[in-house]
Amino acid sequence: MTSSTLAPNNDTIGTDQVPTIRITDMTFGYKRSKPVLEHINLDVPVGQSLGILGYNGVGKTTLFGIITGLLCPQHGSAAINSNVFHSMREVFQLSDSGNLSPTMTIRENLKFRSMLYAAHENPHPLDMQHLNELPMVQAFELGEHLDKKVKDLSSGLRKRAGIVAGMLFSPKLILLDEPTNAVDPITRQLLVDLMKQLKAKGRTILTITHDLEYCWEVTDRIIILDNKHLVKDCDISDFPTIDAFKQAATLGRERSNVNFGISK
Ligand SMILES: Nc1ncnc2c1ncn2[C@@H]1O[C@H](COP(=O)(O)OP(=O)(O)OP(=O)(O)O)[C@@H](O)[C@H]1O
Repeated sequence: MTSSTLAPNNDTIGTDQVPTIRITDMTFGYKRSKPVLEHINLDVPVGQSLGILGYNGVGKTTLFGIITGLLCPQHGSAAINSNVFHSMREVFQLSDSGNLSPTMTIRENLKFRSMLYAAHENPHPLDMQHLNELPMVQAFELGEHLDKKVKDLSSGLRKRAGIVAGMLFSPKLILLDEPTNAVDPITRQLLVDLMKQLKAKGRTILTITHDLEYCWEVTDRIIILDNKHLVKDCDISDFPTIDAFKQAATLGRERSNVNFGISK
């Protein structure tokens, strides 16, 4: 975790605006000579739901890598506030793979995680005998799949399992990379409802997404990355309608009536 301690800067940030994440003048490239992101500045306050938008390949997943400390900025800094989140166990990141071991069953994955989250005062964070009865397992209808290997699950089920596995341990900072990708409409709605409830409970949620309806429903604020830079940073409440939001979110680059060269 790139968790250098962040002292809240009370000149600019009120006590209810403690940053959970602070990125300052950050530049990163996989090759030193070819930056993917340049001079990014971003503060995410406690309890905010932030949408991260931008075209394919612009560097959204890279930004998550920087935030979690997997990737190291070439210039500037990025840190999770260790005054707010005391351990990486309070952080949950959902990637496309669902963050589960593919060769283990869902049940084995949950058991393994439970061991990781065991603490002296709570040696058995999960009741492994009654997994079926857990509200999260029931809500995402995972009961009948618990003994299937993750590698044998469909991508949507894998995502459901990844969400449940992460959420069972009550993370405070939630990083989601395209959570509504490859899920059916019912699961999508479940996910939206879950995020709304977590937001209401004060969790900080960062979502990389191309799903503008999800943003409209779940996020308080969006940033847009474009051509290496953070080009837009606005509150969802700035937009009177979802159509106005969509227009802004696509940077006015809708493509309609395109000639694909299809012959009769
Ligand atoms: N491990 C890597 N090594 C080298 N280049 C990489 C690596 N990972 C990503 N890139 C490149 O960095 C750029 C940003 O990739 P990234 O995955 O962060 O984009 P993204 O905005 O998340 O894209 P998408 O919306 O398609 O998921 C792309 O040009 C990509 O090819």
